Amino acid sequence: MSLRVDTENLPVLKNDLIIRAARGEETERAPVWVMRQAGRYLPEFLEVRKHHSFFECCKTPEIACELTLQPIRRFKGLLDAAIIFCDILVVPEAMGMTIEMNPAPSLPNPIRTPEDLERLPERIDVNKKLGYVFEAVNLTRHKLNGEVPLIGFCGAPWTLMAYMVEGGGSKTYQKAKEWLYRWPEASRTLLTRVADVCVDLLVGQVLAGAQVSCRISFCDGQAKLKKSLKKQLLQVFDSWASELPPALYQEMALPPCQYIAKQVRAKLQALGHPGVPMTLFAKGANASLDVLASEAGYDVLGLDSSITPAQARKLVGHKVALQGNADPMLLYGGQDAIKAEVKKMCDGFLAGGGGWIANLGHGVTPQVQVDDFRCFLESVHKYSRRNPEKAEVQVSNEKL
Ligand SMILES: Cc1c2[nH]c(c1CCC(=O)O)Cc1[nH]c(c(CCC(=O)O)c1C)Cc1[nH]c(c(CCC(=O)O)c1C)Cc1[nH]c(c(C)c1CCC(=O)O)C2
Repeated sequence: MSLRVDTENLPVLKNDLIIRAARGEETERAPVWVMRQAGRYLPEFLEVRKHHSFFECCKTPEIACELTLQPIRRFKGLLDAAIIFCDILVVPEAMGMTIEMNPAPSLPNPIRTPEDLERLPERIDVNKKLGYVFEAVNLTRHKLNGEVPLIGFCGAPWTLMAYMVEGGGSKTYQKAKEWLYRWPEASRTLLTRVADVCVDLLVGQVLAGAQVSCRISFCDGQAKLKKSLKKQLLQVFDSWASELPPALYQEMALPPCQYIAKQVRAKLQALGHPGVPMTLFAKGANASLDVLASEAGYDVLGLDSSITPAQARKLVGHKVALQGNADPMLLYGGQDAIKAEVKKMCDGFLAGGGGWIANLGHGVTPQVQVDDFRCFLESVHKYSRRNPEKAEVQVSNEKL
């Protein structure tokens, strides 16, 4: 099967701030993007959603591309990365599960017992099942015109397993945790099966956005890459990491994330690709941050708002870059509070040194006002300069 993917003549990247920060560089200003930046707080997103179902948006490359570009267009010059419009639940869907969005995700036929694992395929043809993601990534790379890098993503196996077993979101994660305690081996089987799809999904996204003179054949899975530049990032979302006690998180949820990082790097290397920076957002897994920094195999660790920049940097040292971590609810606090809190966040991360990517501690929520979101981005631009004296001189010169 051939995909609509054109990796020739991709535009040259004009803003590599986030790639440099992800590699641990102390950048002149913090790069900024926001989790769920393409979403329901944007009137133009809601307009598109009036006419198309959620999965129709994900599965139609032209629509997914348009939704990815909406925040980049509206906040021109303020966002330093785009994230491809998709959802973490496309993986269980590709594995044959039914997902309904009404409006929260619901899986009417959850995996209830280890016997149900038989319903899940051991392997899937990722080009066939998830080729629409690769087409959307490729189209978006062309349409972005090199303005900012594109982030590809997937959900982490534990978070996906929780949805697959619970049949949706949950307050207690009783069923998913029951699996981990009662059926650890079957849980590992499920986690690994999900992780294998995640690996192929991430690799496919990188290849679909690969640089100019790359020659990729999606038909036979063979890729001959002559040359490639590092222009993309990948993020693994483990939104429910904090639901597990640290020892259980490290025993069950972390290994599949390590496996994903290792496999993605190995597969890209085997194809002659130089690799891309990878971020692990293990939300709230603060008690494991030191372990994540030394053992997870990611370049960047995402933080939620339950830890200070200083505490996080102390735990991870300079082994990784950090991403985060303003409280998403700050965006409801008015612009004076937004400016003051962003300044504190910037001061905290800059004092700790190392690479830092500004973000919220979790996704932006639907009722946020667009102007308040803009204020958040502008405040990061203003307060995250490494050389404020110089910036002030420049401003005063401009005034003269
Ligand atoms: C847990 C999770 C999901 N999806 C995702 C996560 C991990 C991040 C997190 O914890 O927030 C990840 C996600 N979902 C979506 C993106 C797109 C890119 C982006 O802008 O970040 C990304 C990166 C679009 C979406 N995914 C969804 C929407 C809204 C659907 C709609 O338009 O009705 C969007 C824009 C639906 C979705 N999908 C999911 C939920 C819980 C919901 C419903 C509630 C909500 O919006 O948060 C599962």
